[in-house]
Amino acid sequence: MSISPLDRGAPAFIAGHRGLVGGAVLRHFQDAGFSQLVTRTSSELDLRDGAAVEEFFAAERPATVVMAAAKVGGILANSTYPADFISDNLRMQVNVLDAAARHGATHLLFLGSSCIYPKLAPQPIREDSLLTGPLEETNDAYAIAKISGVLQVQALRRQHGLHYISAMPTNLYGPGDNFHPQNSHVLPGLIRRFHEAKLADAPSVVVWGTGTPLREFLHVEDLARACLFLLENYDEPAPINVGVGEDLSIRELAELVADIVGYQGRLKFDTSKPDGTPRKLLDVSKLHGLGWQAEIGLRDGLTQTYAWYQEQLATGAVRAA
Ligand SMILES: NC(=O)C1=CN([C@@H]2O[C@H](COP(=O)(O)OP(=O)(O)OC[C@H]3O[C@@H](n4cnc5c(N)ncnc54)[C@H](OP(=O)(O)O)[C@@H]3O)[C@@H](O)[C@H]2O)C=CC1
Ligand SMILES: C[C@H]1O[C@H](OP(=O)(O)OP(=O)(O)OC[C@H]2O[C@@H](n3cnc4c(=O)[nH]c(N)nc43)[C@H](O)[C@@H]2O)[C@@H](O)[C@@H](O)C1=O
Repeated sequence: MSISPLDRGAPAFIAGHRGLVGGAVLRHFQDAGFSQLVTRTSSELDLRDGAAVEEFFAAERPATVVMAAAKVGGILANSTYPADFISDNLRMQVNVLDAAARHGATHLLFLGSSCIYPKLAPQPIREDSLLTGPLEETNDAYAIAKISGVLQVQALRRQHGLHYISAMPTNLYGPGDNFHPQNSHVLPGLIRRFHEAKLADAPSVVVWGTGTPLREFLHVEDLARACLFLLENYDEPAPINVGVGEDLSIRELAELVADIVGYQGRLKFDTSKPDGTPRKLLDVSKLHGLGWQAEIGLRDGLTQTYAWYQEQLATGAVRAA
């Protein structure tokens, strides 16, 4: 299926453009020739504020919207602040999706996450596993907000005939990530910890959990390509998975990061920290069937991300929120 190409001369709103995903989407849309990209930081426009969002959409009238603004964090942030994760995300989504529909946005991409699927979904996880079983407890509040977003997209399509779609990326990494020691996802967390251990000549590095959970990782530049590809080639109510189709254990991941960083000490597993879901490998056959594949391998992507992290350290610009 191929829907019409987006109008690259019309306004396109990239919500969350300073984040990992939004930043990569913004760069990719710029490279793809979009001439009216609209952005706002959260301090310029708090997307939880319905009246402000309404006013913004009435004035800017974006034709295309990429919803990459969200309250996001790793396993510990999700389990420590569930009230913020459900409330902030529900409010941002409802405001943006409703205003987009009211003010004539013809295309919208809502970004969810692989954590919307049941904790023990059959692997690799197909899109039709949604709502077939209980969620992983460490991120159930966030997942419920994201599931609501998927349902809102479907409802807007059904009621108003809009070309709005939802994509479910696997775990992401790359330039622009959040390197907070507690709140980040595993990859920025480990890059930072191994780098600091190398500098300090520390004998061991702590890795959370047992090291046995399996995770899949997609470079954010691949995701940004997929976002534009899907807006132009996918027009169905069901969410579509975006991943690479292979995973590795957290122990293997930690060994890979240690190798790339050049750290030679031992790994120590802190089993007081949660493992989270045992495995969440996405079934990407639907996406591959449309003709899209990831291009950046994990070792290459991590080597590039580590180089970027060191550049950020040198300029004092590391993001750690
Ligand atoms: N990172 C990952 O591994 C994965 C991410 N995703 C999804 O991708 C999307 C983007 O995630 P990611 O880029 O990692 O997240 P980031 O935390 O890197 O970026 C999120 C962005 O959202 C903006 N934002 C947060 N709160 C508000 C608010 N109240 N009003 C306006 N803007 C706000 C922030 O803007 P500002 O900087 O201006 O404050 C920030 O730039 C999310 O929907 C997430 O679920 C899906 C799977 C995995
Ligand atoms: C993208 C996704 O991200 C989250 O789910 P998650 O996949 O569990 O993500 P995570 O990256 O935080 O952890 C992956 C695994 O890695 C282990 N781990 C080891 N050492 C560190 C470490 O230093 N930091 C972190 N964060 N994890 C570590 C950790 O114990 C776990 O077993 C949800 O927020 C969810 O909502 C979501 O959408």
